[in-house]
Amino acid sequence: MIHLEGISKSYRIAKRQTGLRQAAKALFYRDYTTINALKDISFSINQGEIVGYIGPNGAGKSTTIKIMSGILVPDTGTCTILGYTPWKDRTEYVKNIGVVFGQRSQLWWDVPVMDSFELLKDIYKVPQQEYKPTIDLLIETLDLQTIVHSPVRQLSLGQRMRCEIAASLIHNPKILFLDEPTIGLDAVSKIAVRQFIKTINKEKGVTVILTTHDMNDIEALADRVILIGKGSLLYDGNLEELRKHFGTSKIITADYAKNTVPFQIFGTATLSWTPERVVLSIDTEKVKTSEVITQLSNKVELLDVTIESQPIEDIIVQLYKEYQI
Ligand SMILES: Nc1ncnc2c1ncn2[C@@H]1O[C@H](COP(=O)(O)OP(=O)(O)OP(=O)(O)O)[C@@H](O)[C@H]1O
Repeated sequence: MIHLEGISKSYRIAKRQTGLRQAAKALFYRDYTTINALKDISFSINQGEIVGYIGPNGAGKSTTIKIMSGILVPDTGTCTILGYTPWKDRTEYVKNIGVVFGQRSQLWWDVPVMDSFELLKDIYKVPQQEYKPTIDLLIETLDLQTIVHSPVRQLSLGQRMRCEIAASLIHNPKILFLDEPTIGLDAVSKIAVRQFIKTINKEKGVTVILTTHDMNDIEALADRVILIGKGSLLYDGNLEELRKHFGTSKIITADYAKNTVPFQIFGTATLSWTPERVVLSIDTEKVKTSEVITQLSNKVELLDVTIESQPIEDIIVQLYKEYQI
């Protein structure tokens, strides 16, 4: 459905020097630097997938989304989505995609949200009989009843984001590109947005490509992650594999009858300790979790034990360090 092969993109930007003399010089002579935002990126995405596209700031995520949505033209490489080349067949292609840039609005600032929806309906030439059930469903599931008659400028960020997502789906696209859809949202709105993305993926088969810095988004939504850093693709695979390969530690919390003597257990690092509770990080390459529990029970009278996998957030930070990005 989505196929990128050898995509590279660089930006040429004018160097700006400080000082009057340098500014005067710049009138006649400009010095440029090239930023290689994407280097030889290739991947394919099948229909119905939810893919988390992740990487640190400046990695090239937005640039990729812009190329895939036809806003930017790459320097080299091919990108075929639903049989289209996004930047060449833009008019026909955009009928099939929805795009949400968390930082930017596609809604008209001063008009009521509902009027923006109507305008988008006309732009995308959505027949009234198709528009009505779609918009009713979007208003209901995204809980927009009380806000669609307000202008966008009066909405909170969370309210606007829900409207943005609705706006991107008015024409029933097959693919949805979401660039930081939960940025700045409170916990309740984040969960609502995630739930909605899951629903449209399951019930309507919409393919979702999502960039985010929030690893909870990834855990809640994506089976597959594509990791990029400094413009290069570093990892493409399923979240469980990522955990298996890179997440070599587990977190164990043990409650025990009062014990005032701190203790050490081989292959673990103590994250916190009190006379009644210890939290250990276990290096599972050095010692088995069961072995740690046995050792614990030899040292203290155990009351309760919980074991958690290493948070995905930590694994990602570890990967960033490993790849030096
Ligand atoms: N219009 C532009 N002109 C010049 N350089 C740009 C432009 N857009 C992006 N860049 C540069 O290209 C690189 C990749 O930027 P991009 O916005 O794709 O990263 P990102 O992964 O989306 O980052 P973030 O997580 O911070 O949003 C960065 O070094 C950025 O400064």
